[in-house]
Amino acid sequence: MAKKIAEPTQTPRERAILVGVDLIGDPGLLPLEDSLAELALLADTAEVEVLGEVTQRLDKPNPDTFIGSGKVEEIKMLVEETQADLVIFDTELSPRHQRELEERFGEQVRVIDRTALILDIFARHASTREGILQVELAYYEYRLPRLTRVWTHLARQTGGGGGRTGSTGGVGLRGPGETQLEVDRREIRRRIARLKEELEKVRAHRQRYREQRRRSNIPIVALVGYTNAGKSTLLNSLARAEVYVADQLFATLDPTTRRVELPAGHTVLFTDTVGFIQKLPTQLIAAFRATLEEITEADLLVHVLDVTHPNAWEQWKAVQQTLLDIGCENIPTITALNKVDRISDTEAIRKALGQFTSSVAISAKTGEGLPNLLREVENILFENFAPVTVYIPYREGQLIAQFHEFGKVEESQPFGEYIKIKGSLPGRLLNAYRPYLKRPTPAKSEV
Ligand SMILES: Nc1nc2c(ncn2[C@@H]2O[C@H](COP(=O)(O)OP(=O)(O)OP(=O)(O)O)[C@@H](O)[C@H]2O)c(=O)[nH]1
Ligand SMILES: [Mg+2]
Repeated sequence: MAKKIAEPTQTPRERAILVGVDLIGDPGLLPLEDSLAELALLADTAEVEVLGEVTQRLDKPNPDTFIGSGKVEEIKMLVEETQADLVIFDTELSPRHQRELEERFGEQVRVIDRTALILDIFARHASTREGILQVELAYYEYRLPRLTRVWTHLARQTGGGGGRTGSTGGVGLRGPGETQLEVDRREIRRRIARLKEELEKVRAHRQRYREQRRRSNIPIVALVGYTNAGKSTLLNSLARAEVYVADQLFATLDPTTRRVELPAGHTVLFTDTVGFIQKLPTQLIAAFRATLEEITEADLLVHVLDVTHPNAWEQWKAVQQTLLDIGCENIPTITALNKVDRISDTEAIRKALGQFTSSVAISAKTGEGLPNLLREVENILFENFAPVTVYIPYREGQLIAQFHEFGKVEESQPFGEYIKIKGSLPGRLLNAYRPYLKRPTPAKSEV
């Protein structure tokens, strides 16, 4: 089904047709229409005007064009009719599909997928050095397999003029395009390597900073959740911070950390960071490692969920899946059902709360429920003790002393080069001991 949904406006925004595909036997997390609606929001955030939508149900992708040839024609006609500049697929396209489709739609039309659109938004919203480096890395990783013989933008930047385009019909019969392609690829690989090096430095810096905070014994609470759930609004309310808030996808890219005082007087750090989305491109997860470590190394997660969203539960699932992917399954989590100021049905909220071991209903906007949230944070981090058995190397004297000071020790005995301590620890300290949960194999050298 193809439909034209808007007349082009006068402003020079790029104009796009969206394409959604339902692969039979491989249903996405969201129904096709909802996923397309989300794609339209992404387009809007990227300042792209949506002029039409096309959908198709497919048994399996066409090896050349992904969608069927009839559909290709249908889109081509719609593109001509609306004078669109872009065709945006909701599914990730292989480089080959992308190339074939561009050939069929004609020179003026660019074909991109959801990943490219998200990368574009990230590039717009990156403001710190770390953010910019990470977006650049994700971009080049995405570009590399997609380089074609076409004289690309990057090639123009780095090609350095005639000499490097190669000679026509030279030795080995390599065409000029092909030589240029190799130069481009090498150049991108070189940039990727350099970006990775620089990002390693950023990571090391963040790591040192976190260790400092850990030594000062201030636990870290990370706000996680689907994009637009209200994480930044919540940080602003809790800490009178001034993080940019917008009814936009991926408004936040770079982490912000603020100190917050809890009801019984303990202090914690809250970190607001990038949101998640369904079909989150893997390049982005990999490239954003430095930023995501703010989440994976937190002592507690507050999963902010927009309960008023029609796809709230799918969004919850997408976030849980991403948390699992980045290795957060062992971090205690409070689910904060947000935006309850918009809901009058208290029974529905009560039911929703019952689905989680630890949950609170809040409105980040009006402040309703925030004292409950802070009490729950304090409870988990400072009052609940979790049973653990750890094997700590003797050189980690500070960790051993800390266990005795703040934890409850039931049993403590030497274990090779380690000391085995069985007992319990308050939630805020669990993370520091996580590397020592596994029973080490005894060293042979001691014989
Ligand atoms: N009614 C209502 N709106 C809220 C509430 N919390 C946030 N919002 C709105 O939801 C939108 C998104 O809020 P943000 O705080 O930017 O969301 P975020 O989770 O930081 O989003 P990203 O940074 O894009 O991932 C904004 O328009 C907020 O005003 C709430 O409790 N009630
Ligand atoms: Mg935000």
